[in-house]
Amino acid sequence: MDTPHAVVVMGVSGTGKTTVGVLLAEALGVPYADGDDFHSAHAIARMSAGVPLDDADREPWLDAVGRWAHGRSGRGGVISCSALRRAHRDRLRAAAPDVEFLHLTGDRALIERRTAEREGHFMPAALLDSQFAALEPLEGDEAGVAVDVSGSPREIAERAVAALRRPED
Ligand SMILES: Nc1ncnc2c1ncn2[C@@H]1O[C@H](COP(=O)(O)OP(=O)(O)OP(=O)(O)O)[C@@H](O)[C@H]1O
Ligand SMILES: O=C(O)[C@H](O)[C@@H](O)[C@H](O)[C@H](O)CO
Repeated sequence: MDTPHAVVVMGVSGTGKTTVGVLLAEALGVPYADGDDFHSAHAIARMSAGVPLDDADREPWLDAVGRWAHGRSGRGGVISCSALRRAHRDRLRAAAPDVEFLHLTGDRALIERRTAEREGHFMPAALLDSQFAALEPLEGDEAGVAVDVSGSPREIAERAVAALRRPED
């Protein structure tokens, strides 16, 4: 198996973590989990009301995501989780040291457009400013790759598979 560990699809709201994550899991032949399903009702209510999460809100959520990732160690899995800050990713790595990150990056206007056009999701487009303000891209010592979100979801998933399966350096 190419990725016998959890892959966390990270990025700001609206980058396509869920959309691409599902396709990536299919391509890798591993289970998918949506990190949003691990939020408390309180956290969902805050975001729905247009209140950005703070790290106290995020800690129990990150711990739940980390437990899922730990459970996929040696077997593989894909989970969507914004993991905006280095500290968030360090918390996930503490739970699942072999975790790898796929950062979906892209033009802000494109992400804003996609978020604005989305229907039926709790996350308001108005929170995008706070998402970009919190975002800290992957650093050189972090296991992971960044893929641009231009193109179709399937094209992005294919690029992600290629990037994750890169030949050993
Ligand atoms: N490559 C793409 N091309 C066109 N539309 C896309 C693409 N990727 C995602 N979308 C659309 O953009 C919106 C946001 O996608 P999605 O919900 O997967 O993002 P997300 O990062 O999981 O968001 P959140 O973090 O808020 O849950 C959805 O309406 C989705 O259908
Ligand atoms: O602040 C954050 O870390 C993010 O907003 C996450 O909490 C959300 O899960 C997601 O991005 C919206 O669905």
